[in-house]
Amino acid sequence: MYSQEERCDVVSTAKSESRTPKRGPVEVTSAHEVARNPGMPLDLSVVQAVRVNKSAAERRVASLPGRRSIKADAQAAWLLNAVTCIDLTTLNGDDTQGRVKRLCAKAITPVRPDILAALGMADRRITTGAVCVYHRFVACAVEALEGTGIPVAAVSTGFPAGLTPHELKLKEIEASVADGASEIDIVITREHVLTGDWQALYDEMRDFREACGDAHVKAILATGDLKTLRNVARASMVCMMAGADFIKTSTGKEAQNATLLVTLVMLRMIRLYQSMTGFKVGYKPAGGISKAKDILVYQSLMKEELGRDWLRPNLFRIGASSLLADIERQLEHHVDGAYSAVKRHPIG
Ligand SMILES: O=C[C@H](O)COP(=O)(O)O
Repeated sequence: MYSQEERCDVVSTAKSESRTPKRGPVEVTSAHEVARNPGMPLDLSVVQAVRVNKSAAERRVASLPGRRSIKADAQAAWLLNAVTCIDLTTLNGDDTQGRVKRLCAKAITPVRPDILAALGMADRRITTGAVCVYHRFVACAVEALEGTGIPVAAVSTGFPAGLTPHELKLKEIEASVADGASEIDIVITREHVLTGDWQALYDEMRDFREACGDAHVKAILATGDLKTLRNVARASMVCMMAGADFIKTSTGKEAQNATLLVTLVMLRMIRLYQSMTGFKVGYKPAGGISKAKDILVYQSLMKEELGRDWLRPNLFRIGASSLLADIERQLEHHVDGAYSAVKRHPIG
C-alpha cells in the first residue's frame, strides 16, 4: 500500500477541502447513464491554489507496475472490462470510409466469439465503448453502428493542434453533432494554459460544451504540450469547472501522450472536483497505450484513486487504435495457452 504521505501530497490546494459543495441541476442521459457535470463558475482561487508534489507523484507511480499485478485468473475479466471502455480510434490522414466501416465492425465484435465462448462469456454482449473518428467519417460510422447503441465520438475544434478560429471550432462541433456524433473530443488551446489565461480557457471550454448540446464533451488537454504537472492539474480543474464530461490526456499526436504520472494528477483533480461539487467527471487516457499489461495497471490506478464507478464506460474510456489487438491476443492466450500472430487480430 502507498503511504499516507503519498496519498495526501500528490495534489494539494489550500482551499478546496473546506469549500461548500456547489450543486447544479442534475441532467441524466440514458445513453451515458451518468449525471452530467453542469460546471460551475470559474473560481480562480481554487485553480491557483492547486499544487503538485512531483516527487510524491513519481514515487507513487514508480511502484505501480510491480505491486499492482492482477492475478492471472482475474486478468481476463479485467481485459474484457477494458475492451468495453475502449474508444476504438482511427485518426489518420489516409483514413477512408472502408477503414472506418471495418473499424466499426470490430467495435461491434471486438473479441472473437470462440474466445468469448471459451471464457464463458458467449451470452454477454461485449462491444467497445465508442468509435472515434474525424468529422468527415462521423456519418459513415453512425450508419455502420446503427442499432448497436455504440456511440460515435468525433475529434473536433481543429484537432490535433486546436488553432483554427474559435467560430469555426464551434461550427465543426455543431456539424459533427448534426451528423450523429454523441460524443465530441475537443482540443483546448494550449496557449491559454502556457500563459496562465484561465479565464480564456474556461470561456472556450464553456462555448464548446454549449455547442455540444446533448453530446458529451471530452476535453483533450494535450498534456505533453503543457510543460508542467501543475499546468496539467490546473487545466483539468478549469475544464471541469467549465462543464467537461471527461478530461482526456492527449490527441495521440504529441511527442508524449498518456502516462501514469499525468493520469495520477488528473485523477486527483477529478476526485477534488467531485468533493467540491458532487459531480463525477470521466477520464480518458489516450495515445500510445497499446499493451494489455499496461491497461491492467491503468485500471488498478483508476480503482484505487476513484473507485469501481470509474471502471465503467460512462466514466472511463481508453483512446487507442491498436490496444484491442493485443488484448484479444492475450485473451486467446488465456484460453489456449499459446500466442497467435498479431496479424490474426486485425483492426480496421
Ligand atoms: O485518442 C486516441 C489516440 O489518438 C489513439 O492513439 P494511438 O494510435 O497511439 O493508440
